[in-house]
Amino acid sequence: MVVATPIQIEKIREVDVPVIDLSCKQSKVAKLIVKACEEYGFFKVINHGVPHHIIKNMEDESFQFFDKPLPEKMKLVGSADPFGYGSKNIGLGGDRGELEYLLLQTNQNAIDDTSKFMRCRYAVSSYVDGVRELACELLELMAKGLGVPPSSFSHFLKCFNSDSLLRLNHYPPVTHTSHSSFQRGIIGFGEHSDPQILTLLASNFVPGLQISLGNGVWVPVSPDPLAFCVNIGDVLQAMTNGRFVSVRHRAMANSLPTQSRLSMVFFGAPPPEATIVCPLQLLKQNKPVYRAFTWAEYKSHTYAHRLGEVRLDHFKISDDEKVT
Ligand SMILES: C=C1C[C@]23C[C@@]1(O)CC[C@H]2[C@@]12CC[C@H](O)[C@@](C)(C(=O)O1)[C@H]2[C@@H]3C(=O)O
Ligand SMILES: O=C(O)CCC(=O)C(=O)O
Ligand SMILES: [Fe+2]
Repeated sequence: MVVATPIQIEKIREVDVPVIDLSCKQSKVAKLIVKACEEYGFFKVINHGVPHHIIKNMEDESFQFFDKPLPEKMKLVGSADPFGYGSKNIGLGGDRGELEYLLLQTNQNAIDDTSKFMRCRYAVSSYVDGVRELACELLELMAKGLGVPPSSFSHFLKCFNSDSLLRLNHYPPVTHTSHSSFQRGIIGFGEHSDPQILTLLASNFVPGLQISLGNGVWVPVSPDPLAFCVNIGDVLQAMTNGRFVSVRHRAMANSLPTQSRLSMVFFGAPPPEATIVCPLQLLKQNKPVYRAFTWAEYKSHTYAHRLGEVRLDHFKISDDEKVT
């Protein structure tokens, strides 16, 4: 018997995503962040303290890199495997997008090694230092709002061998001549959740990012070069026993005729050997939803699967396994 798969109708909904002002009182901010993480798994932060010149410098260096001829980019950083330069291929499993990118590891040795493409590697290391510090501050506010020890989540990012990444995505204009005409809503970077703990994304003024509310409803996120977009990754969903949601998101292709879109994305991750478990304070009467796993295990599962996979399902404890 052939079973027809239901066609999902997509809807775009204009929703005001939470914007959190970090200059407000800490206890109030912590509550607002927890609410945003539970409702959306996503929020924007303003007055975040990362100096504007550091963000601008990273943006300028990124554009200069992407402006280089292809052979030069390849010669400088090599082809993404997964680190390095990639164009249109995302990951190693056949996913495609309307972008080119540079994926970098962020530990100091890796920065020294792979940021040869930058006139000054100082741009990368000061950007990474700034966003890592902000990510730790946000994770500590989340811990405060949840009533767990302050460093429950942030300590992973502070380890010398934290597996955090920096991804620079460049979306050149995709015009109707370069794509079949009348095709609406060309995808630039397909629907997915981020596997790590926390993602901080800065972009220029060109729109593209959308977050999912489920059931085919997508919310466009207006670009704001003064803000960071923050989203919960799979590991933080697991560490909060499913209380925070690892939001599914995507980027639409850039439809502006003359301007390029740039996103600079920091993925805060644990070290490979770290074990991912939920702090006891969050379990109380609730049974654990996910089994304990290491980041290395989660990563190898991630890389063996396609972009749009719901990876955490594989780590769920089934009802018969749950201890009563
Ligand atoms: C298709 C893939 C690309 C990806 C690894 C994966 O197998 C599935 C997850 C993808 C993703 C999404 C978020 C980040 O951009 C990324 C670097 C990550 O950690 O997981 C990418 C991976 C990638 O492009 O290498
Ligand atoms: O470029 C964007 O807006 C989204 C990119 C993204 O989701 C990613 O790099 O994981
Ligand atoms: Fe993402």
